[in-house]
Amino acid sequence: MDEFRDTAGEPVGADIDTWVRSFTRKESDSSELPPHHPNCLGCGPENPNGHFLSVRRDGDGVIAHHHFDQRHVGAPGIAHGGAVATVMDDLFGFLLYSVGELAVTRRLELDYLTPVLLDNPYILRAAVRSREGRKLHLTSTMEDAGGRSVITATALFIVVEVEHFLKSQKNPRT
Ligand SMILES: CCCCCCCCCCCCCCCC(=O)SCCNC(=O)CCNC(=O)[C@H](O)C(C)(C)COP(=O)(O)OP(=O)(O)OC[C@H]1O[C@@H](n2cnc3c(N)ncnc32)[C@H](O)[C@@H]1OP(=O)(O)O
Repeated sequence: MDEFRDTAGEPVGADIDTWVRSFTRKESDSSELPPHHPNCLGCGPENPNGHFLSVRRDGDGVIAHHHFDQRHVGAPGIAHGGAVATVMDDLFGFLLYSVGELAVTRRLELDYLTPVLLDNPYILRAAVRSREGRKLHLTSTMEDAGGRSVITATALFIVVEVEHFLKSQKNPRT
């Protein structure tokens, strides 16, 4: 079995099959959902450059409490828009535990309603709006502690087979 490799071609400790199987673990409704990968930029606990996003189920959707720090600065005191997009994209990825299928981002759209401040607590929520075949239409919000909406986002995720990830390896198994 091929090992899952990062973009530098280095093995990251698990093969694709093991990685995919890890998603089938049943989690209780209130439990924290597992990261997509130990080194995931959004939620991986072993990525020192990542966001360490921690996400739970919330009804049919997901919820996260999050803050950005100095590693994510754009303008002074304000989170970089790309860092915010990373987190929203990753949040959407947690909906897949409920969908129960693998999928990847095809389109991601954000409205930056007000600046996202560093070291400020935010509440992020995401849900599946609708599904048409392989197309998952997803929606999310980020609110500040006062309940003011600072970000709204939508995404189109496309359901894929495990082969999508195998083909993307440096040394694909075909
Ligand atoms: C088991 C439980 C798992 C749980 C947990 C799993 C975790 C699993 C990893 C998660 C990780 C998360 C982390 C964050 C999420 C990333 O970061 S994902 C990484 C970033 N995304 C990518 O790398 C994707 C790159 N893109 C691709 O590989 C390919 O474009 C795709 C997305 C696979 C789609 O390719 P394709 O299969 O050839 O699809 P295509 O026929 O072009 O389009 C499909 C449909 O969408 C439509 N469409 C395409 N673009 C658009 C558009 N912009 N607007 C409207 N419709 C569109 C097409 O018209 C078509 O419609 P139908 O004809 O089916 O009606």
